[in-house]
Amino acid sequence: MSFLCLHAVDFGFADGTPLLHGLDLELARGEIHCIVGRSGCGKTTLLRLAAGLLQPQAGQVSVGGVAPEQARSDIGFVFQAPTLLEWLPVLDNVLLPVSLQRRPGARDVEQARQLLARLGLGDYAQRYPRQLSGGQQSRVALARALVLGPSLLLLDEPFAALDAITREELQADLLRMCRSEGTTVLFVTHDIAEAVFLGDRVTVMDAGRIVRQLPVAGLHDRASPAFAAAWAQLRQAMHLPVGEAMADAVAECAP
Ligand SMILES: Nc1ncnc2c1ncn2[C@@H]1O[C@H](COP(=O)(O)OP(=O)(O)OP(=O)(O)O)[C@@H](O)[C@H]1O
Repeated sequence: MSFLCLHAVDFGFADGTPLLHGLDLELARGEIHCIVGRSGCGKTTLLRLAAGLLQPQAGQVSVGGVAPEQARSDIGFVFQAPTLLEWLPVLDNVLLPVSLQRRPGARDVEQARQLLARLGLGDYAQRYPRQLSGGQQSRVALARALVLGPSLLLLDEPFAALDAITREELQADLLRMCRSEGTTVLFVTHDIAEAVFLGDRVTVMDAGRIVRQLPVAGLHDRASPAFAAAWAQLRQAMHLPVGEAMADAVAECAP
């Protein structure tokens, strides 16, 4: 059975303009699923529906068989900007989701420290956000989203503001941590290579609809022909140029 399920979802904002139309999306438990699409096509809105922050006008959304509002404590969210609280040290920022529910105990602190250590920030627990680089702040935001051990992690272009090297490091960190915990991930990005690297499947959206889904599991070698072919197929689905030689190669291999 699917873990995250959006079935026949219609959604439009209060101004009346319809945005999502009959959208169906299913993620198996433990699947890492990436969404790509042009600016304004509805990716963030889809994430907010999956989180229960917006309600569909028609259709159903469920997380582990219940409405997302009922699963809220089992859902982690990472936004494009790290949104850390400047006046709290790193450790307290990571513990924030716990503090909003109850007073953090020794086990919570240990869990937060372990997450920071796994993300290479073991020595930064008592620093303040302004004393960290952009990449380090993004790692803190990721640790914060993982501190309650969520079953579902929703990420909205979390690494978009980072340089290419830091972004690749964080992609590898995310993949390792979510695989080891069996976390189900819905990841929105503009970066097609990021989607191919991270995803088991990639969905392409256009104007509120799903126009293509591509299985990309196991494509982690960015220099491999299979990676390039998946990248090119996704670019084509987004009506972006891929170069003649690549277009010919894709036409030969594509089902
Ligand atoms: N609160 C709102 N009220 C009205 N319209 C909105 C609201 N939020 C978003 N929209 C509109 O809905 C459309 C989809 O927005 P959404 O943020 O889901 O797009 P997106 O695909 O995530 O874009 P981007 O890649 O630029 O982040 C856009 O046209 C946007 O202007």
